[in-house]
Amino acid sequence: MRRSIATVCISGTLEEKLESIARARFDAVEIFENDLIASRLSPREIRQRCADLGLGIDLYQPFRDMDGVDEARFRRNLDRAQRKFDLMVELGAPMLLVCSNVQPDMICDDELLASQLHAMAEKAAERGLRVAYEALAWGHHVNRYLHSWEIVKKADHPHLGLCLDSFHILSRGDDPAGIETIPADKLFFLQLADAPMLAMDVLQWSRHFRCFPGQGTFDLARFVEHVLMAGYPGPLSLEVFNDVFRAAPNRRTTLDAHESLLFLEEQVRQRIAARAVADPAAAQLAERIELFNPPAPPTLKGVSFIEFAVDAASGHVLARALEGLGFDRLGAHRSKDVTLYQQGEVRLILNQEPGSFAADFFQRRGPSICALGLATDDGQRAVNRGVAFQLPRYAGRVGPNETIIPALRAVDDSVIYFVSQALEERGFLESDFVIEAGRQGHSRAGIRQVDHLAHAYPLEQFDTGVLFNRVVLGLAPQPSLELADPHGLVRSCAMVNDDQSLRIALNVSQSRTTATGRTAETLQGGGIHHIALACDDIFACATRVRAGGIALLPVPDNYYDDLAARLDLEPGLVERMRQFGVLYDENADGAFFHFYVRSFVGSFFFEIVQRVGRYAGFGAANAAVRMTAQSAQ
Ligand SMILES: O=C(O)c1ccc(O)c(O)c1
Ligand SMILES: [Mg+2]
Repeated sequence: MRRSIATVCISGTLEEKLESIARARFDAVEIFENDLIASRLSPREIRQRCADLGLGIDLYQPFRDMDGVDEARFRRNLDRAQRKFDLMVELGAPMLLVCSNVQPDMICDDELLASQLHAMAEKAAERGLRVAYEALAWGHHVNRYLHSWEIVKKADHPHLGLCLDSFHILSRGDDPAGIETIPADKLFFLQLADAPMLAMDVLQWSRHFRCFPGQGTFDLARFVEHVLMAGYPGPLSLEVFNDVFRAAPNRRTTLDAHESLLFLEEQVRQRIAARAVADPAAAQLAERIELFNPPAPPTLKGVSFIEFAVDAASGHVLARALEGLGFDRLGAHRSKDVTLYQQGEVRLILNQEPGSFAADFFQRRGPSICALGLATDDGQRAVNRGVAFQLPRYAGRVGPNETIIPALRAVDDSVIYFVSQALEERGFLESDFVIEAGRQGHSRAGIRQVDHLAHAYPLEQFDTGVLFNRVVLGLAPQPSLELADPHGLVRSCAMVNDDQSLRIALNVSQSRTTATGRTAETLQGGGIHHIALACDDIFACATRVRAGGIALLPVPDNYYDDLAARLDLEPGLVERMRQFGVLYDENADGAFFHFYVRSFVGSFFFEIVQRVGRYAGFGAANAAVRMTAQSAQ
């Protein structure tokens, strides 16, 4: 499909925007009027610039408050429209977007609206241009797409059709299935935006919080399915108004935009294919239409290893702490200054090799997590999928006889290795490391596996992170939560795979002084800052960890008094929790026990958890108490 984007989506001057849009491989743009007015370039020069960049201009927008006005105003509007048509001819833009009138004093008469739009379309037709009418969700009289269709039908002019914008339709809760009742030759343009569910004024929601498909909660795949089934032949065009994107560097945003559109195409293709089984029209469409078809997402089977970038001093501190937590030092790398620790299925790698990727990572961020190994069915396919979405492949320096693991660069510049089952079975780590005799990674503190990870993002990278995890890792976002750090709010969105073997919480904060805000800043681009490890007996684990010389995060008595007041717990159990600083949560699915280790080095910390029953949360109810205790460390 032709892929287009409105210039309003991204930051910069019009010239900078066009440059980034072309680099991200879009086919075309919607020129937003304010971008043109503020540009040094004449409409002709803009046309030339787009042609040089290989970009089509599909739409010029918006034209406001045209319809439902008195005769005198209508004459002025028509005159204004003619000037814009002249401009569009210079610009080479074939279509003008007309938004439904938002003025409270407009005349709410469908016949009048239709006749005025007809007159406008007639003027457009004289220049070979077309007019697409869009129902804004906050339009005074016309604010639903079926109403805009009624008016366009009444106006009955071949140069007048509809612009459908997913935001205006889905924000009102309208069913997009009705789009299939509209004739294809009246569907002039399609604008796509996602958004998080927010209970707020729809205009503010639209102007500040739209995001790219896959970053919010709208069912855009279903929406586009209906539009394509209706026979819409035009481009898929993104139109996102977002405060963060307006301020962020436009290269990354534009790449995200393109990635989001490819991802949406993949989902739509699957929907049409599924529908084709019982619907011949869908089967025909599936034959005819070209939608992005990347390698399938990986089937993930949890964390294979976590790699830390350290220097000698921090490496020493971390190594002692890991031993205290019950990890075994399995051995050292054959040729590099890298050591491997294990407990249960958890493998941790400490990398202090000079001149390596990890050393570079350390220089910039201090002791931190520089790579994550994910266990998967087919690592090469996972990387090929990322590359198909234009994400950067990572090829590190590999020594003799070392295993090559397919890898991608993640949003924070760390590396994600995709470890195939086959590699895992061959003992890929054991072959790169000299395992010391008798070391088997005994579970000395009862730690079994990685339960979840949390990633701190700077504000302008959060949506990039959501998209990456969704597109590349196939993780599904859970509802966002707001957590109260003593220095500000932290928004947390957990993303999980189907069998919950990989859970990553994405954290972001407007405040620079929350732990999340500070971590995002220290790590210059964010990173994993929290590793939660699972055990089966929280008290046995806490006892052994404490005996190993590890300081546990103290939790105030008030917390336990409240816990005893709120929940029907055995007094003895509450006492034991108090003794170790174990926090507790429960719901209809089960219960959750967790304690935190005091930070010892770098920008990350460990948590130990025990899940009981089918509890699938993260103990968010305890986040404020925990973050307050951590801030006092
Ligand atoms: O917010 C607006 O005014 C506005 C303008 C043009 C659009 O296409 C739109 O969806 C919204
Ligand atoms: Mg729109």
